[in-house]
Amino acid sequence: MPILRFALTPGEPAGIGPDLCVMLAQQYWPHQLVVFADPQLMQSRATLLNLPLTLHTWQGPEDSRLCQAGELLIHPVPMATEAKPGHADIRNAQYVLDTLTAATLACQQGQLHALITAPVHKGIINDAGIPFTGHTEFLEQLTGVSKVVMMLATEGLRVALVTTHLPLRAVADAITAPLLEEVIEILLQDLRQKFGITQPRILVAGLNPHAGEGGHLGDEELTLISPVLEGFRQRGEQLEGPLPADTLFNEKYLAQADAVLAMYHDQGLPVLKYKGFGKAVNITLGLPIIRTSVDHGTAFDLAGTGKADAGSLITAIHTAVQMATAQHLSLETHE
Ligand SMILES: NC(=O)C1=CN([C@@H]2O[C@H](COP(=O)(O)OP(=O)(O)OC[C@H]3O[C@@H](n4cnc5c(N)ncnc54)[C@H](O)[C@@H]3O)[C@@H](O)[C@H]2O)C=CC1
Ligand SMILES: NCC(=O)COP(=O)(O)O
Repeated sequence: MPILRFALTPGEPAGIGPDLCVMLAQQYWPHQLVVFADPQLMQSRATLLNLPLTLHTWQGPEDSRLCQAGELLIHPVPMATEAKPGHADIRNAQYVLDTLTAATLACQQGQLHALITAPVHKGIINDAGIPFTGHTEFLEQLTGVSKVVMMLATEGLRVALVTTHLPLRAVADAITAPLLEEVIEILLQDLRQKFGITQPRILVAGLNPHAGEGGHLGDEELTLISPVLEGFRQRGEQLEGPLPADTLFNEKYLAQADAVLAMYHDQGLPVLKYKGFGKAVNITLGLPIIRTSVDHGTAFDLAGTGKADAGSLITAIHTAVQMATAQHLSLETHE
């Protein structure tokens, strides 16, 4: 197994992402972590947190150095203006996207094995005049794939989403049979290929309260979701649903399942975060690269204080290690 190399993006420079990267660097990692960021930002955040940090410029794929505790490899990306913890500046919005673009490109070119992202602030990027709904959608566009799927995971629970960052008013119209079919195909494929689950069992939530109550509280379950699920079942896939979302998150059902498919962001993620906040990972399925991320946002209230918890970023790294190792082993067996 070669040394694993990861691209790490600290996200919004006024948030806790840079703090978490400095904290990570305080321990020895048997992998390369290459942070795509402004060196001055990393250095000034380390000073603020009173933590040692020596940066080494990453020399590209030929560079096989591993860092000691207190060191980080860096691919320098310049910020437009100094970042003040807790106070995002629209002038740095393009910088955030530049770090993501450079890190993704390095992964696509095979220079690094996975992309690990710290949180961005979606609002400030939009305030800068750049339409942006999230890493997930940005990476879908950047890598040119037709569809990706957001899945968050913590011990004992995986939750994937049919729709991601949409106003609630737009959700019902966005859920169509072709979209649902595409999302389920990606979920099944990645559970098999990236997680080694040969026969995935998926619980699918309904859209409406009580999964529509037999058509009396909305008919999407009858007209759209059930026929799509039936099509997959006829192919031998194990999909259960549409189930009422308020009762499916129950050990009786979850013990029999590998993942839950929720129809929208706030149907599935509050449960996942209640169960595992700080120990959960966000994984983008359907991408041509491995991408993992944290379960939390920019936490402006904690930036620069040293109080942010690095648990989710560490989980994101461990998950990237597992996924990259599985990918390497699967490539080896197919050679
Ligand atoms: N992967 C990403 O890029 C994500 C970005 N966001 C973005 O973050 C911004 C702020 O979102 P909020 O809803 O305020 O959520 P948030 O996660 O930033 O903060 C919610 C609460 O959790 C606390 N918290 C968050 N991370 C923590 C950590 N590592 N350690 C200790 N406490 C922590 C915060 O202090 C706050 O009290 C939004 O723009 C949102 O879009 C949100 C989720 C994921
Ligand atoms: N709630 C999850 C989230 O907002 C993460 O989004 P993304 O930036 O990873 O697409």
